[in-house]
Amino acid sequence: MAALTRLLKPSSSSSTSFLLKRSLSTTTSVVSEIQSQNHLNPNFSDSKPSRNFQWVFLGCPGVGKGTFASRLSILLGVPHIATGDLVREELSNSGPLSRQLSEIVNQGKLVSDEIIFDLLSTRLEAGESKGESGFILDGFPRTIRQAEILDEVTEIDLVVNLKLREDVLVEKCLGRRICSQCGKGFNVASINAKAENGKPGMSMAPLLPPPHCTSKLITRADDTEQVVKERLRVYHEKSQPVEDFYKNQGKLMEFDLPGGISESWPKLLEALNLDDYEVKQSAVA
Ligand SMILES: Nc1ncnc2c1ncn2[C@@H]1O[C@H](COP(=O)(O)OP(=O)(O)O)[C@@H](O)[C@H]1O
Repeated sequence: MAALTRLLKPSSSSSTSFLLKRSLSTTTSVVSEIQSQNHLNPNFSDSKPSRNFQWVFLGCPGVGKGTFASRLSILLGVPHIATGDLVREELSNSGPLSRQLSEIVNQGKLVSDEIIFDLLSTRLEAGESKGESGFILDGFPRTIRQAEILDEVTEIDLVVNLKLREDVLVEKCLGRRICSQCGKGFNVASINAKAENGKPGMSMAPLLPPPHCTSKLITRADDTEQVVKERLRVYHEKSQPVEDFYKNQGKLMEFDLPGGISESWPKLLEALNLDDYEVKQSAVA
């Protein structure tokens, strides 16, 4: 990976910024059309934006960023790009980088900004060559520096911050399973959290796999209680400031998940003013 070596040696924000800028070159020159694309304008689906949605999903480990971002990406026709998935893809290759990454990830720490920018740039370049435009970023930016560099190179329209009780987050992470064959994610946890200290009670049904996936389920090595707790600590320390970064820009939409997917999905669409959009999409499908 020549680009990675280049980045790791003279580690500077300008080189990472350059790399990402190149990947995002098609979108940077375009004037933002926030009002015509996001929740500020419920009729955006009738207008013709000159570029596609550029959204970010924030939230603690286990909150469901991947689930909701991937559903929205299908609805909006933009790629869902999860830096955690990019890291795991890299982990599945053998080699020194993979060994270095697995040590970091399995301790619940963050991978260096340089490695993340390199993985993300490579993914964006590959998408661009296939004609992709727009994105829903999931798990990125996770540090203020990542947010600042992203800001230098492109315009983010909307940042959705998903929120859930911390005890439920841990239970959800411990219940996560992935089918080693098809790659789909499931959750075997059946959550019934009682109301306490002003927090409302919450139930979530498990998301069970179909029979052909059942025997192929694996658990992420970083989904152990100890590592999940460390990831939560790291989130509060390094990633929570990113929420304020976007709040100050007036781009943050907070969304408290009311329950499992079936309960939360329609409410999220409503909060995004996309409920009507889903009806229109299914009518033409
Ligand atoms: N933007 C990022 N910056 C640094 N490290 C990242 C980033 N995205 C993913 N990672 C690494 O990949 C791991 C898994 O990420 P992810 O699947 O997003 O986990 P989570 O379930 O904690 O949100 C993280 O714990 C971290 O080590």
